[in-house]
Amino acid sequence: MPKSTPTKKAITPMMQQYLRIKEDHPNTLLFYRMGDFYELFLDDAIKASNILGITLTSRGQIENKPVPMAGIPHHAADGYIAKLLKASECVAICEQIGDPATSKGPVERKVVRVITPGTLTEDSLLDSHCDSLLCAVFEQKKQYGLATLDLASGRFLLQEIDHEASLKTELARINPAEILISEDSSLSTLLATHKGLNLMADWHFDQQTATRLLNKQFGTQDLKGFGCHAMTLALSAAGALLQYLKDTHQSSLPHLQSIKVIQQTDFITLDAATRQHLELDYHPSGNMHFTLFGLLNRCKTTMGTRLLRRWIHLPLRDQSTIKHRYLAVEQLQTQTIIDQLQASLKQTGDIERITSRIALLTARPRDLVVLRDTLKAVPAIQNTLANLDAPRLKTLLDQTGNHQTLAELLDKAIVDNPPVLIRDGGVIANGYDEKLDELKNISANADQFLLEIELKEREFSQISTLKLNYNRVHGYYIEVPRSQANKVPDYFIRKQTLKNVERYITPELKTFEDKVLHAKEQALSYEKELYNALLLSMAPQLSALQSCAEALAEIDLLTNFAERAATLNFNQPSLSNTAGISIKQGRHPIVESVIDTPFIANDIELNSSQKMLIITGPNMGGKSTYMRQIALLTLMAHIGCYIPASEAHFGPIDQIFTRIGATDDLASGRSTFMVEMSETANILHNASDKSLVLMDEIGRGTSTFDGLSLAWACADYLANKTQPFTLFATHYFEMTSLPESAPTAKNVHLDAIEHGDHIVFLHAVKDGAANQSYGLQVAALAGVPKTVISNARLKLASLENQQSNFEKPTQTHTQFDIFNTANNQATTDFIEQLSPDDLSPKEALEALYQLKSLTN
Ligand SMILES: Nc1ncnc2c1ncn2[C@@H]1O[C@H](COP(=O)(O)OP(=O)(O)OP(=O)(O)O)[C@@H](O)[C@H]1O
Repeated sequence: MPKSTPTKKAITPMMQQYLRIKEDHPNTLLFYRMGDFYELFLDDAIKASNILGITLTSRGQIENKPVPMAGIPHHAADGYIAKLLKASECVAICEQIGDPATSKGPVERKVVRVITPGTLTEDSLLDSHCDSLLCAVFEQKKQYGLATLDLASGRFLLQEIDHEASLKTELARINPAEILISEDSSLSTLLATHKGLNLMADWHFDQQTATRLLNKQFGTQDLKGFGCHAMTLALSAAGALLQYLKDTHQSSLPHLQSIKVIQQTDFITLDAATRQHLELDYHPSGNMHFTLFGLLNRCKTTMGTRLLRRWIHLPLRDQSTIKHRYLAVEQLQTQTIIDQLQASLKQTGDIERITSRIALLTARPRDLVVLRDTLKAVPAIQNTLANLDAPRLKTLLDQTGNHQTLAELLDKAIVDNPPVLIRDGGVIANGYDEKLDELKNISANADQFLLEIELKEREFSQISTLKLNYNRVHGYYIEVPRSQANKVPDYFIRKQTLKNVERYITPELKTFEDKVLHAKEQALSYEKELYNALLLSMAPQLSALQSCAEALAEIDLLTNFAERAATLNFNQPSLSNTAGISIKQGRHPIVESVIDTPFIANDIELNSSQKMLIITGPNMGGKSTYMRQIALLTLMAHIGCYIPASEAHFGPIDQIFTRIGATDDLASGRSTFMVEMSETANILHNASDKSLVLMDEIGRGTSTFDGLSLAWACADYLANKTQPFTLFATHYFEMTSLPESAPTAKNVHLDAIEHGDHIVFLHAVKDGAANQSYGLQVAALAGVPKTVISNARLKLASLENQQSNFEKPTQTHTQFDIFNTANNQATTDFIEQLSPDDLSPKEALEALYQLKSLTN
């Protein structure tokens, strides 16, 4: 809405119409159609010109002030709209719907569609490799209902969540383009920084209205069949979502045919930090090749690619489903089968999204050509699959269905290479409809037809100078010299008398004229009618097409898994209910693909009697790589993908947590250490004995003693209390004594050897603790100036010297054991060894802190 609504006095009728329409769309940029342009006015114009970098002009005045205006060519609107959506703006498309020729005042206009980031279906506005999702969240007493819709495919999901943290985790996974919440709920604060947040009036979330709307949408009496009738919170969210769609799309949504319930417990949970740390489909460099998704994606269809992304974010807990996927991959893993299937899949298009556009009656002619070609490619895929008997492949084969009739219909109806838009005509093939053929023939053959009439009339009247002519005012007419006028047959009707000639029309010519003059126009509008009827006639097949699209996506993805396994030497893991993670000769798939040297494979053995590994070793030794590798392999195994290992076994896993690396979260005002601690707190609160936890250098973001104490206490808590499978990498050597008090913890290390000035990293994981950190050598390797390194060496020697002064004569540890606090002797020893005269004020203060920590 313009900031100050001008009084309507002295405003042009067009501007009055604009303001009236704008009043109904206060939070969207109104694209007001004027001829070949969409015009934006007032505040909308200013905003759009800023975001799009287009010229801001003005048109007319309101209250003596120029009205800001910015225009966008109609034919190039998609690109501009995409940019506005990226900036989280919504756009209302207001078209001329009246006839300018018959309109008094401004031609009638109407908003025909509101385009919002979460409700896209247009090919040109969507990322073909990513779902674009709309979420509605409803909150009641810290319980949450979530409805998620992919309008471009019709996938509609409901879930209920009972923790604020889980809600955040889910939203991080779903990554919706737009979120709808009630303006009265506390969610507006909780989700304040989320992109595409849209506040709706509370009544939109009324549960009874929601149930009624959903039943109407699905044509059902109740929602029992979908298993969601008791999910009151999620239903409220779904109702608001449906209402929003109806408001923005202004049309029915026949491709929303069902709703699925998902349970948190069906999937291995990964919180937002873990998704980021594991670089699943995002890399700080922006290079997708360095992500798991980038490595695994060799899908031949965009549907398969999107499914891969979905699977990567939703590893399953249900081992039976995963085993069926393994079995399918196993059977597909023959080069000829992979080649055959991938060749056929290349012939297919994105029929998932095309089906939705057919349902919304927005499919373009080329969509139908792609659908036709896809349906024609399906039998070859079916033939290849027919020889395989893995149950999942059989199910998918059935799901592809038989679409021969539809393919034939499309073959008959649409020309081979249609124009982009139906409004240009030339889309419907000859022979599909007699009336259209006739209309097209009339305009195409008009000249010939006129010649024939001219000849016929000349012969009949015996007037050799009779001519057939056309002008814009009188249309077609027959012209005869006045001298011959007495010879004209009596069915000639005089139209005009000029000095030397008489002009006539005949009934036949009149009919022809009507036909010809309107034939082109009629052909165009009739073609549009036929096209719409064709789209409507496909309504009964939407569901079968959706199933086929789903099946093709999964066939593509499973074939892709088979190809990746063969190309990258991945093997099938085994799954069972025996707790543990056991991997032989595992490799980090992404590091392996980017390094020039051979990757050193490593084993891991975690089970109920060995739940934690304390991992030490030099900087650059490979600790982080090893830990991430275990998490990535666990995740890959649970999406049905083979893994880079010679053998592997996984027991049940419920969650994967990581605390790796350090980044500020400036947006929400959290320092590096604060981020580290919040992630740690989340792990300590939520990890169970079936979770996999990765802790990398916890505590390094604060002072040594604080950090070490925290690291110790966290590891101790995990090892002795919650007991998840834990990989704990640290540079604090003190941590290596944890196994003494935690029987399920064990030390492993990565080694390096020195060769003169050089250091060689072995990257092999071995039992026991490391004895050196090689920090200075690594710094030298990284190019830190020699003088700095020598200075550091001196400082190190002095620190080590100082430290050995603190040590008890009997201790063999290289550092002072601050954890032996139960023993008063340690405190006494510490005090006895203090030499106050030799301490600087800073060292004295540190000693005081140590003393304090010993007495705690
Ligand atoms: N198993 C391996 N085989 C071959 N190269 C490896 C292996 N593991 C790690 N590397 C190489 O070593 C580099 C450093 O590994 P990584 O970051 O895991 O070390 P780190 O021990 O965690 O170091 P820091 O303690 O400094 O964080 C990797 O980028 C990779 O190039």
